[in-house]
Amino acid sequence: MATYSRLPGSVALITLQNPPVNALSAAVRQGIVDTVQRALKDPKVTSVVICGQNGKFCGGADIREFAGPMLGPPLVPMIHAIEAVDKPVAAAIEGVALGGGLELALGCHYRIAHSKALLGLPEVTLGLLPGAGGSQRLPRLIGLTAALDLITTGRQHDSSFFSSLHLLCVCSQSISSVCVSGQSLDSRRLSTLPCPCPPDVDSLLDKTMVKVRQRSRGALAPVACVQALMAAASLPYTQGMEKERDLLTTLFNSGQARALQYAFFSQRVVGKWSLPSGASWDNSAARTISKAAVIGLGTMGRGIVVALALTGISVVAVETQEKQLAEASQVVPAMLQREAGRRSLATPPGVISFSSNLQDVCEVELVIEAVFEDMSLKLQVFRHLTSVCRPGTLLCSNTSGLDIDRLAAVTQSPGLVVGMHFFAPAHVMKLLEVVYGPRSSPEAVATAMQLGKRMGKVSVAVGNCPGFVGNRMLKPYLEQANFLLEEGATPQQVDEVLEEFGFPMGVFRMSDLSGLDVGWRIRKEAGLTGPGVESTRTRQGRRYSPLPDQVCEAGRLGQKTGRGWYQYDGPGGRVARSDHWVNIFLEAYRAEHGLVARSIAPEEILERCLYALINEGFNILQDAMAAGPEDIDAIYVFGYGWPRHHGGPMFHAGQVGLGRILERLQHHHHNHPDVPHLKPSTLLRRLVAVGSPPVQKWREFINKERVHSQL
Ligand SMILES: CCC/C=C/C(=O)SCCNC(=O)CCNC(=O)[C@H](O)C(C)(C)COP(=O)([O-])OP(=O)([O-])OC[C@H]1O[C@@H](n2cnc3c(N)ncnc32)[C@H](O)[C@@H]1OP(=O)([O-])[O-]
Repeated sequence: MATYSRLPGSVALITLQNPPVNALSAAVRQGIVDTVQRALKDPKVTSVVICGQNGKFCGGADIREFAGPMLGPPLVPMIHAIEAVDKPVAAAIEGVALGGGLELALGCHYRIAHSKALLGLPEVTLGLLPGAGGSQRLPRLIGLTAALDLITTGRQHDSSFFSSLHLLCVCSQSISSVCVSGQSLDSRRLSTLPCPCPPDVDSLLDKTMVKVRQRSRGALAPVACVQALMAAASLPYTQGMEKERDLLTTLFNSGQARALQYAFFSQRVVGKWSLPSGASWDNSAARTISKAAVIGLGTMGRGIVVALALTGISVVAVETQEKQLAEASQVVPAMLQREAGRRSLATPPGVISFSSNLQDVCEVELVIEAVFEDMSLKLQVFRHLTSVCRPGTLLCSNTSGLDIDRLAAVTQSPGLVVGMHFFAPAHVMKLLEVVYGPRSSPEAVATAMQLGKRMGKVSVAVGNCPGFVGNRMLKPYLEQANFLLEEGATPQQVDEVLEEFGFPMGVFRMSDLSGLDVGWRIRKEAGLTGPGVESTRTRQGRRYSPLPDQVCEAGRLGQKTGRGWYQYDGPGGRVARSDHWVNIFLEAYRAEHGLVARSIAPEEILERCLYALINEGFNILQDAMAAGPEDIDAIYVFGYGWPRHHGGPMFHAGQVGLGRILERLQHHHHNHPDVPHLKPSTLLRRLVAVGSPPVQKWREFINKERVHSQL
């Protein structure tokens, strides 16, 4: 709702009230319409100020309402009516003015903001465009070039940035005094102004269109944003608004908008974690960490040190190999400085001290082990840590899939052991899997989750199983990609299909980037390959493709060696080019194994890679290794490049239709009975049997099924 009060004198104050961010719900819109009317009717009122309760102007349209029928006064005419009134109206912005909130402010005649306020039009990130007049008013105020950048990226800035663009009349530490009466409003109505455009406007629009298409890979909203701004540049306001409305309607009805809005909420749902034990975010206290240590300064360890230091935590960085230590003590401070500069940090970075002595971690509150991915080495480190650290120190491992419980078992306080699985580069990537073992205490999980949040990560609590959630699902995906090569596809064909779907990189390009030896080593440890293992296509009772092992055996480890599934300009090269060697190699491999290459349709490539991955997601939910589909989807969006406009693998399954996913998995499993990952999961079957409820209902369904032992 919105409240009305008269300040001493002649100013009416309208306050938006809808905690926590004063989103423009139907009740708030109705409140604004009513209170503006009241101010207009009151002869003693000469000017109006709109502000938001609790130091937040407005977080935009109420995203929760998008799923239902439109109720209450619509936003566009409401804002238009405010702009048209003949008493001056000012928006007094504290906290945030985002999306519809900023569009409301653009309909006011004056905008003043607190210097710390954050403003922007992030609709594009929700699959929409600023469809409450924002796409037409903003460029008229700040010019087409700046508006294109803001609207197509959804970037948010503080008020000093917007002051420099003349969006704000005043930007100060205090917004208590607003004096706006007595001036002509003609030039303050943005809809009446021309849109300032650069001389090469067509070329600007064309270049921006090319850029957003490249950047957004199949996402509709950025393209629609450019189209709306083209209209602002070339059409009168009323026609521009018609274009804005048509584009918005198309976006609203697209699956992409639903997927992006789901992704917005899933990012928040995962913060409200819960464990099968009943411990959860609201009943478990976290410790605040100010001193931490990182053991092992390879690529991951260095990134973790920087991520911790960026939050103001003092870090002891330990590496026992002198050469590696010397290199890290040069590289890490430079990384920190660069990243701190890029983020214009408010908190000064924490102090980093380098050491080759594990003993030096004795004073810290939390340790993150990031040594080589080898269980015996990690066990040795944990045994050592538990003897040198103060009692009560949290011991975390950055393992990407090893058993947390085995690590916990060699310590004096298994309850204080959790996994903190970062993604490379650890100071940049948003995802953190917080892995709880059967003995991890709620306090340890809460602390790791909160620490992740402080580092700006999306932290997701996951259970302790091989590969945890992300890598466990990646396995069947990679496996299918290899099988497709055996059957006749090329790495480029598979990658193109996945990139067309929206992944920034197909599976083979991604493997070349990460290094093919990582998986090779894991397969060797699992006894799947290596000396003494017979070179057959069935291993440990299931179909196995030795293709990636053979590529590694040929010395092709990916980008770092300049050759992998593709060829590069040299070791460390970035541009992947197809390699004739790979085609010859694949032909020889097929001939050796009596395989006849067939032409494989893009649909089959997509289905087999994605549905195998999704199927494993259902198994993970069934095994209670993730609390809900949102957790899996957040992991894939923030850690594995899953296109956000497809919501995440589990959301995508719902959009495709669970019945269809089941039917296709059955079909592919029938054709490949020796591939257990294609066997539809029990949970998927159960969901289809009860009529394929929407993804938001799965959590409840799974819990009920578990109670009745159906899973
Ligand atoms: C019609 C076409 C034109 C207009 C389109 C638009 O305006 S589109 C909109 C354009 N606007 C945007 O895209 C802005 C989206 N919002 C944000 O970016 C951030 O929430 C923030 C920066 C406003 C506050 O960050 P923070 O870290 O302080 O807090 P937090 O993020 O944890 O959120 C707290 C709670 O508020 C909830 N909630 C938040 N916003 C909305 C909303 N608009 N609606 C509903 N709910 C919303 C959020 O779900 C959470 O709920 P929970 O989990 O407690 O039940």
